[in-house]
Amino acid sequence: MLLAVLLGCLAVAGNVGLLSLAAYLISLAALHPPLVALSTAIVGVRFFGIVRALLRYLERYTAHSATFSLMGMLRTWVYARIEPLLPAEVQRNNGELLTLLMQDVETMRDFYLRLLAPPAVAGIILLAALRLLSELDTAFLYVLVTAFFICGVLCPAGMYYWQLGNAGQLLRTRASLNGHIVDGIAGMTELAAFQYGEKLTGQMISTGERLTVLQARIAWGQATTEAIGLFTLHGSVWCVLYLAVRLVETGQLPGVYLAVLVFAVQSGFEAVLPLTAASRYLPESAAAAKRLFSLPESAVSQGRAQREDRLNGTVTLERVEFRYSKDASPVLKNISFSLRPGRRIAVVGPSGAGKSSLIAALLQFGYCDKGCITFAGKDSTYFSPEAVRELFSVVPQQVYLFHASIKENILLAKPTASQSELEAVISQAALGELIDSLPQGVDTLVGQQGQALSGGQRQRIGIARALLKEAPVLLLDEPFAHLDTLTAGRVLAGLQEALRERSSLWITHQLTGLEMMDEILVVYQGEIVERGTLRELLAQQGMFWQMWCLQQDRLPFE
Ligand SMILES: Nc1ncnc2c1ncn2[C@@H]1O[C@H](COP(=O)(O)OP(=O)(O)OP(=O)(O)O)[C@@H](O)[C@H]1O
Repeated sequence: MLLAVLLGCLAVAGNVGLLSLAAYLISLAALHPPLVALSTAIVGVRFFGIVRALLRYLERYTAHSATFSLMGMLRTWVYARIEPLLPAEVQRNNGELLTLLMQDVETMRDFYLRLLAPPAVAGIILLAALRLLSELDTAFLYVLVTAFFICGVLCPAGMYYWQLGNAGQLLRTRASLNGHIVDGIAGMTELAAFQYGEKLTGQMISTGERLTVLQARIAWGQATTEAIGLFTLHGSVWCVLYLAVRLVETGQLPGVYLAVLVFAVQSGFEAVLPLTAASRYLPESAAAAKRLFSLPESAVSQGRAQREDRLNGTVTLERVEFRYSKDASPVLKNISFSLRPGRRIAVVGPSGAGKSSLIAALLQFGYCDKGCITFAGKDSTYFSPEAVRELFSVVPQQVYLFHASIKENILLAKPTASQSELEAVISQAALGELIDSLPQGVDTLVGQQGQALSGGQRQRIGIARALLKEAPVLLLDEPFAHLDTLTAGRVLAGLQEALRERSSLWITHQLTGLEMMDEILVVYQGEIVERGTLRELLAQQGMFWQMWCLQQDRLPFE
């Protein structure tokens, strides 16, 4: 950036040199001197003509290259900040995330390119101009300082305050429009089913109109301040001309320098005029920087560089309290249980009780302020989040499939898996029949987010993928939610075979197959309210028993 400032100053100096020498050459030529007297000026004009273009090119090249490498660093920083927070903080608003990653980072480009270097160049040129002109007459100083103050301070400040009121609104309106667009694409089925499309289109149009009004207001402010700047420039040129004529009349300045002075002053403004346009980006850049630099630092990313390759599947939670964001209230309280290799634990409880949050806590997608989670006896703070996540394989409630083939989606968990490993998990997830029925078999494309498949088929691909990962602990969130009883039975048999040596945590609403569990945890309002084997829980006749009776289609008082 420093080099860009230096080259910027040299480019402006080159411009001043070219125009001043050209003016000098024309004025001198008008006096019909011998050609030799013009030769130095002719060479000078040629020299500055070439050097000015070269310097401008080098200045642009250096400034852009410095900006793009700063942008690269900023993007990496933003991504590194967002990645460990997923999904707890960021998935709340995809549109906002899109704005953050695309628009806000792009806005910072203007900060680096237009707001860092140009004021430095303008300041240096002003000092140099004052130094030179003060030799001639102090009146020039008053004209120049006033003009530079109007063009370099008042106009940019006016533009800045005009923008200040609008920039925040502009970013928020853009973010909201992006949110509507993401909703429109991701929620296409619901839009069609509930005829909500028209309402969403209306919202998009009104947001778009608000955006246009804001942009027009910003353009008006820019045009006005730029017009004032140009008016000041030409006014000061006239003043300099007037003062220079008086110097020529009194013999203090040779006549050939009259035009030189005027052109030198005019070209010197090249450094100041862009400041007004640049200040337009200041509030927007400040708002973008505020959003970017206020990205919360992940609690799990601090001070955990350790990895351990041979972590076994023993996971212990002791009086854990978990929340999704720092300022939110805890969704899990006082949670304690231990998951040893080969052990199966089921988690049941009403909707919203905090069952899935247990998975989020284990994967460190939030903040565990109280209690501790240990892996193989060592506190979780000892490990990097990546090392912890390597320990687990997950079948989430909503399996996400990439727009690729079935095979590629399964191999995501282990790209180096052999054909026999692939076939084994396909069979354990009861996918064989489906794949055989497809003309392109495992190479069939699943469509955007797996749209070309049914919910149950997507879920079984998710199960196959999770089984392929050689992780000692498997976390299953409603693995049978989309499956019919027959298919669920086949998948359960496959899972039992695959999970002989691994530990597993099963979140489920269906209270069937619980006899194969070593322990059942009943979660209610973020706490474990009952625990034990199926037999023990039924004997307690508590909340689990009530749920059990309801699912058996019997009322508890029958
Ligand atoms: N990503 C998130 N960010 C913030 N809060 C969340 C997030 N996910 C869940 N919650 C909140 O945590 C609480 C527990 O939700 P959780 O998904 O763990 O319940 P659950 O028992 O799995 O429910 P269900 O059986 O309906 O899936 C809810 O109040 C929910 O609003």
